[in-house]
This record gives sequence, C-alpha cells and structure tokens, in this order.
Amino acid sequence: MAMTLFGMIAGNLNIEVRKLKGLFEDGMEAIRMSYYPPCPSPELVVGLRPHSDASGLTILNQLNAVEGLQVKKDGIWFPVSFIPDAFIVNLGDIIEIISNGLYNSIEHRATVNSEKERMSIAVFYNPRFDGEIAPFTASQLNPPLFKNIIMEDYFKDFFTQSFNGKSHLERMKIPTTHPPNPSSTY
Ligand SMILES: O=C(O)CCC(=O)C(=O)O
Ligand SMILES: [Fe+2]
Repeated sequence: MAMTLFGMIAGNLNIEVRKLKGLFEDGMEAIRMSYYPPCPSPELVVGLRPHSDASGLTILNQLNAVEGLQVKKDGIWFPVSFIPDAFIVNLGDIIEIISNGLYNSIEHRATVNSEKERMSIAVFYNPRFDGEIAPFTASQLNPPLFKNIIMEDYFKDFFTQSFNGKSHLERMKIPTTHPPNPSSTY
C-alpha cells in the first residue's frame, strides 16, 4: 500500500517513480504501538505530544475504535473521526523535504479518554539508511528550502533531539535571510 502511495506522490510531483520507490523499497520500516490508559482528568494530560512524523509516510491503525488523534490545521487542533476498516495515512517530514515544501507534513498529537483505553499501531515508512534525501523538485525558480542529507544523519538528528512539533524539520531547512515564503503554511 505504501509503495502505491509513493508512486502516486512521485507522479504528482513529477519525480521519477523509480527514484522515489528506490529510496523507500529497501527502506527502514518501524512500528510504534501505543497504549493510552483511561485518565480521570484527560484535559490535564497529553497522550502523545505534538509532533510531525520524521518518516515519508505513516500508516496508522486505530486498533480498538477509540478516537483520540488530532491534527493541526491553520493553528487549530481538529479531532480525526474513526472510520471502521480504514487506515489513517499521515504525510511525514521526508515528503515535505522531497517536495520542497509543496506537501506539508502533518502536525498531530494524541489525547486520552476519561473512560476508555486506546490503542494504536503506527507503521513508519522510511528511506534506506544510505539513501540521500533532497528537495528533488527544487529548481532555479523554486530554490531548495531544505538541505540534502543522508538518512543515517537524518535519523541521528531525530533520535538525539527532543520530540517537539516540527522542530526536526526546521533543523533540516537551509537558513535564509529572506522573509518566509507567504504561501508556506507554517
Ligand atoms: O496514537 C495515535 O493516534 C498517534 C500515534 C503517532 O502519532 C505516532 O506513533 O507517531
Ligand atoms: Fe505520529
């Protein structure tokens, strides 16, 4: 499923499908299983703090049909409804880099519930360890916003810094003295 999605993204971005699939086909897949116990004061705690996934794509299964995922759009948190037999697909930071900011990785968090426990399984699709990611769609008219980086170094940064909003992606940006692009959403 993830490879089909990567193929569609490549087509949409006018990147060679082989190039994108080549990065991800022998890539590192990781899984995070989360268990959120019920909490009598859910407004005082956070299940999983706000972050964007460092992956290319994340496919999320909300195992026991309990809602709790929220996504941030235009600075506002929106709950994600549970749809039976459906997966949630989140765009990760790597797709934002590869698309040179055309696609935005989604900032999300998980809340907890006062009565019910919640379980989720996230599968992260990452490029191969020795692969290089770069803003492939950049051009003279669309200058690169992000640095080229080998996945090994990308992961080193991710796993040695705190998990906080889109701060990892921010560190991948090419520093600029110009004001940010007004069409950018963050
Ligand atoms: O439990 C969830 O709904 C979100 C999990 C998640 O965002 C993650 O594991 O990165
Ligand atoms: Fe996540």
